[in-house]
Amino acid sequence: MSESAVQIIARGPRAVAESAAAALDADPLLEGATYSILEEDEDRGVWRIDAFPTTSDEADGVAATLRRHDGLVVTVEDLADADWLAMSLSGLPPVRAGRFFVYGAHDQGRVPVNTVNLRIDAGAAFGTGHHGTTVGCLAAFDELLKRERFERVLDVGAGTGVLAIAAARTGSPVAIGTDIDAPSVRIARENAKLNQADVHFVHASGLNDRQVRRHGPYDLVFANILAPPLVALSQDIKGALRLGGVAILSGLLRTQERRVSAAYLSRGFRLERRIHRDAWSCLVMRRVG
Ligand SMILES: C[S@@+](CC[C@H](N)C(=O)[O-])C[C@H]1O[C@@H](n2cnc3c(N)ncnc32)[C@H](O)[C@@H]1O
Repeated sequence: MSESAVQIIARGPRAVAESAAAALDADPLLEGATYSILEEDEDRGVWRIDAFPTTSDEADGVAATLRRHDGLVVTVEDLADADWLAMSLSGLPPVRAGRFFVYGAHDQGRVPVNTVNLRIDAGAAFGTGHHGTTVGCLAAFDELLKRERFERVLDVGAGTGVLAIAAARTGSPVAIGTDIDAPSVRIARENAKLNQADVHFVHASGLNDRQVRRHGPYDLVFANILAPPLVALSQDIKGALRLGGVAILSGLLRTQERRVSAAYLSRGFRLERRIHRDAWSCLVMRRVG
């Protein structure tokens, strides 16, 4: 199986793009294939799938699946750069989630004027804004901001720092982020500087840090970190939130929704909203007890 350095792009109406994405999900041979699906042009109703196959077999399988969907225009482009991750991600379009517009260096100078623009470049940390889990968090946050203000925000598993930076840029005077991965913390700090956001990032596992405790209780906690740690951290997240505070939980698959929500419901949270993006689910839970 040879390595692949191509990006496959498919454009078409929403229903066709979603059905093609479902077909990619359903094919066991394409289990490991990475792709994103997003609305590229709201006015014209154009949706776009970007796939980044890692082998030529995977590339053939993805292209064939997409081409089986009438109404999608499929193109395959060569990626020539050695830094495949940065190169492929740099080809991604900017992401719009509510008021937030997440873009890379290549789109500098082409940002809208009426959005909160967050510059996040592709790199070694997770969270360029393209993943369904991140988009879900930003969309949920945007909705909440229409009715509430969040003075103190904690982002557990900050990655690039995009969520904590979004909080600081929308008026949260205290924004703290943690990550278990030291390089991610370094990248998140650089991103905060780049976005002129006053965020404090610490290298920590979960919420286990003196500075995290000192800045609480929080009005909002983001945690985009997969289902098992979300369940394991449910008591700590409750302890960090004030009564009435909100947890935006992401990183769980739709199939894991019940397990994660049950852990929080049993600890005195109420489920306020669910956002589904691709196979992912984002839960908005409020601490009421
Ligand atoms: C899915 S990424 C989310 C990144 C970013 N918050 C976003 O929404 O795009 C998860 C991040 O959580 C970090 N992580 C995983 N388990 C963690 C834990 N127990 N404590 C702190 N960070 C953790 C990973 O290193 C990774 O950077």
